[in-house]
Amino acid sequence: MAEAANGGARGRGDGVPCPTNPMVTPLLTDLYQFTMAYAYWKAGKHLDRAVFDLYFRKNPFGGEFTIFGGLEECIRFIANFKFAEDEIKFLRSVMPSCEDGFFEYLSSIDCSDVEVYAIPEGYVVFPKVPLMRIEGPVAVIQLLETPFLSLVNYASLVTTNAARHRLVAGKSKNLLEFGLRRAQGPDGGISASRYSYMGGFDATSNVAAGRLFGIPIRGTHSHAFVSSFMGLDEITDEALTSSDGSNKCEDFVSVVQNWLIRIQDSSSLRGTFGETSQSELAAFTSYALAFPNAFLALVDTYDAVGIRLDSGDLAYLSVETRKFFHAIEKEFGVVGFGKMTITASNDLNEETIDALNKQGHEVDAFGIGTYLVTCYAQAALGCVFKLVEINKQPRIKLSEDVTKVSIPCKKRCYRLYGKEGYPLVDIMTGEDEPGPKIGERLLCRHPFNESKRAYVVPQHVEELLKCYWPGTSSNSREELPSIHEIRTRCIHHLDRMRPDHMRRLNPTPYKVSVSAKLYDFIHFLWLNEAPVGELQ
Ligand SMILES: Nc1ncnc2c1ncn2[C@@H]1O[C@H](COP(=O)(O)OP(=O)(O)OP(=O)(O)O)[C@@H](O)[C@H]1O
Ligand SMILES: O=P(O)(O)OC[C@H]1O[C@H](OP(=O)(O)OP(=O)(O)O)[C@H](O)[C@@H]1O
Ligand SMILES: O=C(O)c1cccnc1
Ligand SMILES: [Mg+2]
Repeated sequence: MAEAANGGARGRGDGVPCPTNPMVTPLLTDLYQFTMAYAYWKAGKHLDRAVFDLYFRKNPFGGEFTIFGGLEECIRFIANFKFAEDEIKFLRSVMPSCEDGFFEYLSSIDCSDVEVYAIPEGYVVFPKVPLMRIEGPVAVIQLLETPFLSLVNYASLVTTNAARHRLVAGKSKNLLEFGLRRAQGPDGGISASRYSYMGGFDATSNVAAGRLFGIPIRGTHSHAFVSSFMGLDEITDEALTSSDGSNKCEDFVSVVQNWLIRIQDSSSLRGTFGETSQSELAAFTSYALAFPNAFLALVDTYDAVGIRLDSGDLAYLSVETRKFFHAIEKEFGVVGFGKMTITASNDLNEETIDALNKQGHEVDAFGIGTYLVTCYAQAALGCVFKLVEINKQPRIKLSEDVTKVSIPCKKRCYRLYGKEGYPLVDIMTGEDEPGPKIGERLLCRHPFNESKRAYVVPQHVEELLKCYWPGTSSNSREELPSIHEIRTRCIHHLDRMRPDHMRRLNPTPYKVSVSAKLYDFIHFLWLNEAPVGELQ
């Protein structure tokens, strides 16, 4: 589908479609990536073989976990990476002092000699562990930095936000993403719908996203429709026909009026419907005529009594509404009426859903917009892209702030599982170190804190970085799974985490470590690179 939206592949593609958003081109980067590429080229360094890690430093939303999103779009990007002629022309105008040979070089490059290893999309991931390891000619990899970060940062943030809303709402609730009108523009809206679904939402109101990604699309009922009616006499065609045509009611308006009288006279409902607004009743009647098999009413335009609640005390109103539904079922024998869906919306977020849970409520479905899609609680994930090796020489980026010191070397990463089946720790090792073995005791060290270390005897070992783009190597390429498979994977991985890592209040940090050998090497390199001060 994305191919249809964005036909005419640029690069080789290798069967991988173009990025979903046609704005994702090699020009979607920061100018300094081009100036750096030029400087590498001028220095004759552009073909130096570089390894970069893409990782984040801190989990978002005060939590202790993150979900990785955006990988498929990165692979689509590099699979089709190629400058078009008009793009080269434009770059010449932006960088007029650069030599022609550089633009000839740019015209010639693609990502066929780039290797990408990554953690599968939808996995639970942790700070400092590379989500992606990207290797190739340094000038090319440099050009990938900004687009990769742009494709991963928001995707992972909003997937995590969605997963957090799912955790607080519970598995049995329907979660509907309603954020398109509030998102950061069309691409923000489309991405939000896609990644909210990946993080565990059930559906979106966004029709374009539903079409592009095959996400279920849902909608309820709007205020304007309710406000547009004045009275039942506006309804001219009063016949209600079931969608398969098997049942027809010639005068549905009379049926509605008769029911209203019955309910108003009901002793168990104690006059609840004494002040029914005729205009609201007309809107709902008219809506039922349009959708006889999928009726859902927004009932709070004038007075909240029913089915989508978009204002007021959602806990209280949902409980009252449920009582009313049950009373109708009981008194009039309308089987199933008590179980009618109650949807709630209006500035919902983790906190309000948590508060509703504590108060007790009868909401079946939550429609969530602003707080979900804008990631209101935290604006960015802060993924970074750091050089860890060049021409087989490990590199480290030092900082006064130890959380900003990068972990050098081309690495392998593993997740070690304990006796109870929970992941215990992620460990990074040098590329050539033997991997952890089941049943063998292994020292896991905090990368920067000497006193923090633990022995682990893994019951299961999972290598995290898998080959998604083999470059010129003969390794096989991982398949890109469907969005539904990624969503299932995400839900499964969240279920497998130890609950104390996942709780909202003061969650326990998950341990991220390095092997003893890598620890020693990091600190050797650190001392080697850090200048020694001179005291006068
Ligand atoms: N029982 C509840 N406990 C905690 N928060 C709630 C509860 N019910 C509703 N909320 C939240 O309280 C806020 C109410 O916002 P606000 O006062 O602006 O809306 P309202 O007056 O109910 O509706 P509106 O102004 O849209 O007609 C919303 O964020 C909503 O999600
Ligand atoms: O509340 P959110 O989580 O952002 O979810 C999306 C909102 O969009 C609709 O509001 P609408 O555009 O009709 O405006 P209103 O709620 O301000 O009346 C809907 O009624 C939700 O309240
Ligand atoms: O279908 C709805 O009820 C809906 C969709 C988007 C935003 N607000 C509500
Ligand atoms: Mg609202």
